[in-house]
Amino acid sequence: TDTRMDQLLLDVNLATMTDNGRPYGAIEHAAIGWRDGLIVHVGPMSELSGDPHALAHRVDSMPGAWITPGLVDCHTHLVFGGDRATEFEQRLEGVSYEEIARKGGGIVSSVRATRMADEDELLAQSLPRARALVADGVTTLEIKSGYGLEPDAERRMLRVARRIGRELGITVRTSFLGLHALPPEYRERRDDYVGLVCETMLPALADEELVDAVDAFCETIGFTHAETQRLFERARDLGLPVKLHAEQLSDLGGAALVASFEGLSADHLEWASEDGVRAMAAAGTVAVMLPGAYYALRDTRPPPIERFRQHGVPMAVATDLNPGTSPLLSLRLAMSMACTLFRMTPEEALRGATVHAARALGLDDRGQLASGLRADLTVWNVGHPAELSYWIGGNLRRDSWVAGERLIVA
Ligand SMILES: O=C(O)CC[C@@H]1NC(=O)NC1=O
Ligand SMILES: [Fe+3]
Repeated sequence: TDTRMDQLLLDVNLATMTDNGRPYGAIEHAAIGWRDGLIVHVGPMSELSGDPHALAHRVDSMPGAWITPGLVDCHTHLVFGGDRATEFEQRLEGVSYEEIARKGGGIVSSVRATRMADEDELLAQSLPRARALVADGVTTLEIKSGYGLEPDAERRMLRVARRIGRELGITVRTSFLGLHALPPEYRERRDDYVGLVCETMLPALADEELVDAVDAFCETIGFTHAETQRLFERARDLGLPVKLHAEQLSDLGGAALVASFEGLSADHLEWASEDGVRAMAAAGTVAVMLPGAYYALRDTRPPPIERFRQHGVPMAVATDLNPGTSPLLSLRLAMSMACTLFRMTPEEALRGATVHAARALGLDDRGQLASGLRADLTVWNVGHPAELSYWIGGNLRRDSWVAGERLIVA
């Protein structure tokens, strides 16, 4: 039987992001090969035995290229109608984000634009945003609902998310975010809306296999601890994992709440308490850092990075790509902000956009370059992995592979 690899790359530098005792899990002057979409060989060139052409159908040498696991953007709201550029102007004229939300702007104005768009229009408006992330090294991304806020529009959003994955040949994981904002028609009936989300929308969309995880916006201008708990209990009944926008603007105990459900992640966390961090550590809940929102809101209170380190809470980094607080079209720019604004190290930022981001999506088959894992990898024109956080903007990506197939990035 033919046991040859499908592809072997020679003379490359690997940031494996495994714990091999070296920064970035680096192996320089290395070889990496895969078969049937899974990595089967990772190691120094010196360990390669025999003629490479006898080992693999296709052999390429890329002297000096650095290769990382394909980047994972574990928190985006990139499906939506319209945009909020005018609010950007208002905020620059001194109106606060919370004030805009209370005046029916913010998330709700994106809701109106999303409800008016049909599925093909939503796809056409959202694809360029997903392409921008892929052009900067992403091979797996998460997309939330939450701008429909009624059954058909939420369904349309999640169907568009699935279509983006198929259209671009990348992995898309969906999160149902029905508890993102109170829609105008339920302004006086919030309990009825929470009931609609928990008893009608979630079960129906889960039944249509459109939901990989359940999220909520637990915040003063979002939903309460009790409303979030009710949703999470429904998600648990349906066997769906949970994650949470927690402690972005205040401490409502969201981190401890999502940890109590062994949640995949707590996201934002600028106001996370030590108790919340301790609960996350005990539950293995990932802390997702979203510096794009912190930057766009001109926030001044960074998340407690040192506490996450002390308690061994894994930190991920994501774009939070959304039209209001983080219109950020590059995961590498989020990594740069995570270093410069939150003081994460470049290695922590890269780990946060690979293996820890994969864990925040409940995916353990990717995020590192190791035998048996998916052959999802990005090839970069850099001389050191720290450059991925160092350069502010720019086009550093040279090549992408998804499950062993070279990605054509339009
Ligand atoms: O303003 C928007 O459209 C989304 C804001 C975004 N959503 C959320 O739950 N937190 C945020 O910062
Ligand atoms: Fe978000």
